[in-house]
Amino acid sequence: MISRKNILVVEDEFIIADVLTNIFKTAGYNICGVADNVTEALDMIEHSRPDFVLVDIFLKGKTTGIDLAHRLMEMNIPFIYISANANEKVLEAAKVTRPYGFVVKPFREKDVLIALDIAIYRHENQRENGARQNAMLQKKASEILASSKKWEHKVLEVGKSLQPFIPFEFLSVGMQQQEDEDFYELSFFRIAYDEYQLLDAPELMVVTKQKKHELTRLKTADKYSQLAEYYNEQEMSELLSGSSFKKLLVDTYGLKSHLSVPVHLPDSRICYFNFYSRRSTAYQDDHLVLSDRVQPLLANFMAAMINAPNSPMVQKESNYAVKHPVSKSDQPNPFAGIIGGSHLLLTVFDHVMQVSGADSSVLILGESGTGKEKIAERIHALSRRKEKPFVKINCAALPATLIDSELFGHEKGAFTGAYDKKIGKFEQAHGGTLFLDEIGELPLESQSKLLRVLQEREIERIGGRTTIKTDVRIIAATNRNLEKEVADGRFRLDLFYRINVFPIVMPPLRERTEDIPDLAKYFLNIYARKTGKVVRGIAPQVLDSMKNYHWPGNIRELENLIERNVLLTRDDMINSMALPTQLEQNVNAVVTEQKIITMSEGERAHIIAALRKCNGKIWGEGGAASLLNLPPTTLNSKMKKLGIRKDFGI
Ligand SMILES: Nc1ncnc2c1ncn2[C@@H]1O[C@H](COP(=O)(O)OP(=O)(O)OP(=O)(O)O)[C@@H](O)[C@H]1O
Repeated sequence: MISRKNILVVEDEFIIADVLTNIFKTAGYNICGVADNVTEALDMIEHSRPDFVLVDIFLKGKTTGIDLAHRLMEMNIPFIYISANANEKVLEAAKVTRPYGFVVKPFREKDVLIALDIAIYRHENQRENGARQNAMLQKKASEILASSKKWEHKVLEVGKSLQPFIPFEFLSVGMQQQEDEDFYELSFFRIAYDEYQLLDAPELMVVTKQKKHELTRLKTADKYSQLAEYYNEQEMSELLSGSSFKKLLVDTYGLKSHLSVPVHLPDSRICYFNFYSRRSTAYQDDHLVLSDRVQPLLANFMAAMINAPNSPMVQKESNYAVKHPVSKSDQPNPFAGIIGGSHLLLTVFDHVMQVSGADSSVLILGESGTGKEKIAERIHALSRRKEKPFVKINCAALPATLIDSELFGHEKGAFTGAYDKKIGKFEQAHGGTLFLDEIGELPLESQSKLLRVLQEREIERIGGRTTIKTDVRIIAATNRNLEKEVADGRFRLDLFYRINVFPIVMPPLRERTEDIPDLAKYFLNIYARKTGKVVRGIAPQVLDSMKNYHWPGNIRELENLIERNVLLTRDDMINSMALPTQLEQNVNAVVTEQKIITMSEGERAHIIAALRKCNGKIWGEGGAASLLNLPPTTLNSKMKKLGIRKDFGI
């Protein structure tokens, strides 16, 4: 039920504030105040705590709606921005405040009401998700306690159940160290999606080349807090300024951020779950909220574990000397066929696990060939929609005139050439997932239509008179910087907010070179099998040169290169590999697909690349015509001939 929610409107343009107030009142909401500046808004919030705030970005006075949003975040009051198109800097600042939506002025009554409706749904859903998450973790913890797993594996299992919500590559669990106590700490180092190396005291001594008394001394030097805390970048170097056990771990394992979660046991002792990541900004305020929420659950779990008869934690002299170097799950790997164990890829897997069960839209960002489509397919395969269709549309591959009919379908005779009725991708994907690849290339007119369909969950075929209900989950992907596209007016801000519910960033291959040997071997086996050749491997020096290469075409380029070299090699090993030179790299950057394309396709790709580089400018200095060494009129007529619109190409 959406009515009777208290709404605060923060808007300095009197007429707009008045229009908004009327829209909400008519729709059954209660307006608890209208403020035209931040101070007044904060005053109103204190007196009549609103359920929701609509906030304009530029307001009267020095402080902006974004400043107010930061306060609203602290108070956990949901809000949406209502503003004219903002520039990139403003947008970036607005994004940090994680709004529940963004309405662009000028707006229709329907736009505002739907945005508010979605925002309320998302907020409530988030709360419900929190409760569901807790119930699920509680159930998991009880199952782990009741299982026959070894003591330290149980601790790992509980840590792993937190992984989708608190990312980590290294977890260490222990009590606050007293000087007279024997050193005890149990750590887990993640080495693959579901594989962890277990490190007990003796193993830590080997890895860190420290004696036990030295580890004890270092651990006593650690800073302990009563509340959960996180340390990213700057705070991290402050935390690690002296010598300590944490510093030793961070240096040994190349860790860059840290979340410390104290678990207050019923007997008033404190045990610590210390999470570490190799990303420098892995932890945020959300993780503190989550840590608080799971703290009672972890406390009960650890109390039971510490009191278990085989617990190594209660004994003065650790008898925990059995080697359990690797704990590998016996569950089928949900990411089989997606090769790589770099922490950047494992983070992607965690995000996929987190979002696949929900029905929210996902935006996959990343350069061409990084595996965006593969990840989209996996999200679908792991979702409750897996038995229903996964339908893909590449928004860049179709001329603007055909996109709408491709997406929404058309009736017979709807336009010249519509000889038959056509069912669009939305209808085809009913009940399943629609993958909108290269969404950044969608023309503005189609963006408005798409937004409406996403909001209203119904489509109208071109030339049709009836609306058709659709139940489709959207996964979109792009290799463009959508925020820049928004700031430059090429992508609708409201559509950006609608699809950017859960972004997943695919790392480029050059940032995860440790995955190259596994990927190379994987493709080598595939193509050796396909061609019937015996090729056993790739020489180490070739792998080294591959690690130093820039990979503009990412995994697709690597796959193509291995395929070619399997065909070319006369030995049973690949002993040399010609990697593209810088010049060839530039060409590959334009045409990343290594298939042979026609001359006009090549010309088209080249012109689009030039337009992108020049931000759509054709004439004059810094324009695409001068870059291509063509008279602007010639470029213009070529663009017309090849059907390239100025805004399509950039
Ligand atoms: N981790 C991986 N393991 C194995 N194969 C992979 C992996 N990632 C990508 N690939 C393969 O690389 C190729 C490119 O992947 P994909 O098409 O998913 O990339 P993309 O980012 O969607 O590219 P584009 O933006 O050009 O559409 C595909 O053949 C895919 O199967």
